[in-house]
Amino acid sequence: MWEAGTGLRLGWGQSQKDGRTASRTSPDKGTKTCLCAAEREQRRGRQGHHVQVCSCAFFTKVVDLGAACLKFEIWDTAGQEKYHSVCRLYFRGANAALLVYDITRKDSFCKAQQWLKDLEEELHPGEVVVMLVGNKTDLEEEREVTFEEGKEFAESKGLLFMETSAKCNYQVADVFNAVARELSWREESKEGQRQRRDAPLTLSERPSWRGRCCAH
Ligand SMILES: Nc1nc2c(ncn2[C@@H]2O[C@H](COP(=O)(O)OP(=O)(O)OP(=O)(O)O)[C@@H](O)[C@H]2O)c(=O)[nH]1
Repeated sequence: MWEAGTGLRLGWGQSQKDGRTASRTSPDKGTKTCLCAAEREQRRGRQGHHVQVCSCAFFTKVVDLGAACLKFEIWDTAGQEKYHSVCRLYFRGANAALLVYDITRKDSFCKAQQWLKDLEEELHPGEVVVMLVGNKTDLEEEREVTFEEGKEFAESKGLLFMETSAKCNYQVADVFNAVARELSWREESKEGQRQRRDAPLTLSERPSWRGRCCAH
C-alpha cells in the first residue's frame, strides 16, 4: 500500500445558509465537515477511523485504485477566522487539499480564494494536489456561484474541480477518488522520470540522428 504522506487537508468551509432556516451565519462556516461525514457514512463498516480535536477533526480513509491503494490521513480544519492561524499549521507537509465552498454563498467562494492564497504561501506550487469543491448542489434554486465560475477559477489556478452535495451524497466519493487518482498519476510520472534519468547509457545503440561536425 502506498501511503499518501501526511495526507489530505480539508479546507475550509466558509458559509452556512441552511435550506430549512435560510439563516446567514459566519462566512467562515461552511460545508466540509458534512462532506467528510457523508463520505464516512458511505463507507461505514469499512476501513478508517475518526478522532475529533479542538480546531480540526482527523480521520483516515483508504482509496483502492485497483493497481494501488492510497491511505489518506485527513485533517478537517475549522473554517472560522479564530482558528485561521492554527489551521495554517496543518497545511505543511500535506500532499493534497480540498477547498470546499458553499455554492449558495458568493462570500464562501471568495473566502475559498483567500484560503488558496494562504495555501500557496505554505506549499510549493505543483507539489500539492488541490481540489476546489462547490458543495450543496441540492440547493440549486439558491445557487449564487455558477458551475462555470467554479470551473473557470479552478482551471485558472490549475486546481481539480467538482461539485457535490454532502446532504444527498452526490459525488462525495468521487472527490476522494479523483484526488487519489491524481496523486497516484503524479507519483507514477515522477517514478518514470527517475527511471529515465537513472537508466544506463547503452553505447552500442546508434543515435537516430547523426550530426555532422561543424567543420565538414
Ligand atoms: N443543504 C445542504 N446543507 C449542507 C450540505 N453540507 C453541509 N450542509 C449544512 O451546512 C452547515 C455547515 O456544515 P459543516 O459541514 O458543519 O460546515 P464546516 O465547513 O465544516 O464548518 P466549519 O468546520 O465551522 O468551518 C450545516 O448546517 C450542514 O447541515 C449540503 O450538501 N446540502
